[in-house]
Amino acid sequence: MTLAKICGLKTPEALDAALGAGAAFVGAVTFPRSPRHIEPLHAATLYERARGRAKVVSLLVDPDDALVTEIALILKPDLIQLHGHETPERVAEVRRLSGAGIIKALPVSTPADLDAAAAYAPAVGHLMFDARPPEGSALPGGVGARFDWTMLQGRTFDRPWFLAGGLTPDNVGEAIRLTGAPLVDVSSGVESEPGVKDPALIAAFMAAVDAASPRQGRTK
Ligand SMILES: O=C(O)c1ccccc1N[C@@H]1O[C@H](COP(=O)(O)O)[C@@H](O)[C@H]1O
Repeated sequence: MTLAKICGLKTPEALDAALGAGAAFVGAVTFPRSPRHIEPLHAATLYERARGRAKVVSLLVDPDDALVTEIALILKPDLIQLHGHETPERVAEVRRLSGAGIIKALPVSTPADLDAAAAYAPAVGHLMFDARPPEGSALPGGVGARFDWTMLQGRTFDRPWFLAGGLTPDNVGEAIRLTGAPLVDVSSGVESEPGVKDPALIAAFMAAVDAASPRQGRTK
């Protein structure tokens, strides 16, 4: 069964929609250039409602030690998603500093990009394959870009991995069937405008994930 992460949740309504629809992971983006940016203290208050219902993920981009420490102390995330240029050594440092599990997002535009996973696997609990953003993009992710999912066919990795990038309620079923992704992640694909989550799109996305990946032992 494929599990889903809904990322960039910054209002009670959006977070409740994700939790109510069965998201296994919910993500707080702390990156000022993002339309989904949320400050650590605000995230800590908002995500209290997620405790025990879903894994709380803090998305950071090339964070320094001060931000990692602030996030660890204030938000106390289950996982930190590193979505920048972090090296395997830096990833290991962030894991030690925060005590959180790590999701390392890797940009993909060619099959060779998938080979980078081997260097990161020892330092992380999860990998993430996200479309490399277009040249000159203001954001390293969250722009609705997708990559050729067939690159993942037949590939295996030493860690559980998320498929991300350009997923929507309309295409996530195809993405799961094509790749066998154990985990999927969406940000812009469930929004009515940048940074504004649409509860109906969140519900539709989760329903599509569920339909494409029957639960073990479910009769229908
Ligand atoms: O969502 C953001 O604003 C964001 C900012 C900086 C780095 C990553 C970001 N989002 C992550 O990018 C992928 C793909 O997003 P999308 O579904 O294509 O919009 C996903 O993992 C988001 O969590």
